[in-house]
Amino acid sequence: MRILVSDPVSAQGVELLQKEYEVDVKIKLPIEELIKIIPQYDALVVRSETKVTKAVIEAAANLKVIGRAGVGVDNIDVEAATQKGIIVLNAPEGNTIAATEHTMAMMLALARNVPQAHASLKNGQWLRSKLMGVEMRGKTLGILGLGRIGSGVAKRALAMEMNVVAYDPFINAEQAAAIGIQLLELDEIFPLADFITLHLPFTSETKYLLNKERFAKMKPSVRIINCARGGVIHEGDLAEAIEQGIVAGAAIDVFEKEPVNPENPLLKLDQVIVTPHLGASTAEAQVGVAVDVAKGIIAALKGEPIATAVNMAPIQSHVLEVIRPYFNLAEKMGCLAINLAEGRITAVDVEYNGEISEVDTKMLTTAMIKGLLNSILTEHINYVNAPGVAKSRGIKIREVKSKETANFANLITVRVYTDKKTHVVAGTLFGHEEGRIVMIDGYRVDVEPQGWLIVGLHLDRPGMIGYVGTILGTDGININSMQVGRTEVTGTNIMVMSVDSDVPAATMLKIKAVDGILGAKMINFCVI
Ligand SMILES: NC(=O)C1=CN([C@@H]2O[C@H](COP(=O)(O)OP(=O)(O)OC[C@H]3O[C@@H](n4cnc5c(N)ncnc54)[C@H](O)[C@@H]3O)[C@@H](O)[C@H]2O)C=CC1
Ligand SMILES: O=C(O)CCC(=O)C(=O)O
Repeated sequence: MRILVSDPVSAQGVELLQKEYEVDVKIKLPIEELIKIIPQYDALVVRSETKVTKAVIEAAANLKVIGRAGVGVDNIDVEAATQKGIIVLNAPEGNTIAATEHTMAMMLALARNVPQAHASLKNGQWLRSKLMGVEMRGKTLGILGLGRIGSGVAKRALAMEMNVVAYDPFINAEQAAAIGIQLLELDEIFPLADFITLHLPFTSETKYLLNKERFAKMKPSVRIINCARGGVIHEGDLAEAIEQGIVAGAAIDVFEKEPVNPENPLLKLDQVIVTPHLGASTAEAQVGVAVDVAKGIIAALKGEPIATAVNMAPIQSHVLEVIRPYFNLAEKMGCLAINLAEGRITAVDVEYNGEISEVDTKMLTTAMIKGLLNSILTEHINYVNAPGVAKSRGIKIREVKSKETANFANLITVRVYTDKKTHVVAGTLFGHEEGRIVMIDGYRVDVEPQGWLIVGLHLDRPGMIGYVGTILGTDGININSMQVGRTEVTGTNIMVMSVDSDVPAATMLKIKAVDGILGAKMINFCVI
């Protein structure tokens, strides 16, 4: 597999990727060049400079995952990626402290005119009275967006004895109270705040959230800090509000167009201090996001679950800890169940019994669907597109949960309903990691879901196992485990054999032709 890194990311992340895959680092690629070479790659790693547009995604014939070394994914067409089944993941935590501290640095620098003082003194001017500042203590800070960075800023502002209020429609009052601040409506913040800092994503909802109309509602002494995304503030309206004395000053790290146009009106105002999108630019943050994104890319390419995918249901870390050991098992159970099934599949039930039923198991169900569909479709099915593909094929997926369990601490049971029959496969973990299939169509087995498996139904009479064993032996296929038992149909037995290699179709035909064999299936667990 090949990975393209198209923005500067820390060497530690690149080295992690190089241990597993071939990696090309190509920075500042013109978009036409990116479109030309992207079909060669399975994964793409970016920061904010590379614009992963629809055209790039359409050209990306082999791309499976796009990793953003940072938080904001507004430079990636996530919708186009999702439609193509490409996982988009980010590294949301590695730069939180860096962006939080940069916000504090910008707020203090703005309050005390640090950049203006620095520049004038270096220019030979000693401007003490002109550069009078304001204190933070006792002032009201309005935080728009109380996520990772917003809440970090809140804690630091409280330590500086500021009054802190916040607007975030997706956070509840208890979460805000836990930090020690009050949630208000947006319009309630404007007349109160001496400082307003933005920490929300750029979306169609937040575009130009601060504009002419909103500046007019603010205290005339208000100072604004933006270390989130440029387009959240209307830059022209802000410049005008500052010129008119409606806003006292602003500290801006991010711009609607980056690199910023030197003609941007904000650059012409003394009351505006600026940095070139440096929020995440600390040595620690760059290592953090590069390592996190590399781990995410490796997991995605190996088909493992990813906690930081933005176009899949998010998994909380405590949930991931519980369900992680079951992913491989669930996927293999999907593969086995679909291979047993005959007829048109109408629905699939996944039942969780035991303690596992108490956590969110949606991603495990998705893993099962992924295993099921990858066994029958030529298109690549992953965690992003599996639920959509199942839906588009009219397969109804249902989760059933019960804390009750009979023989195992935790049990997953997959039922595949077809227009002919229902097939049931159950699995559990032995120890903490070892996935086992423990039931196939009502028959108790103990099968490691790996390699190749033959499942056959036969009449309950002497010699059947011998015939099959002889055919396999003659064709050079080694049996490494075998179980035989009665099914619920009187006179009918089931045999389950693990074999060391793929079984050619010709060998399977010979087995099926044996008098007394009622049916046989070969399951290749290696294909998923
Ligand atoms: N300047 C820089 O270098 C950096 C910038 N960022 C940017 O900072 C911003 C915040 O990042 P995090 O705190 O990590 O994200 P986060 O996802 O933890 O927090 C965002 C918060 O915004 C809230 N939100 C979403 N839509 C909203 C709306 N319409 N109105 C009000 N609140 C809304 C969410 O509920 C969430 O609590 C992002 O835009 C990110 O891209 C992040 C890191 C570095
Ligand atoms: O990659 C960077 O330097 C920018 C970080 C950023 O803006 C983000 O993580 O959202």
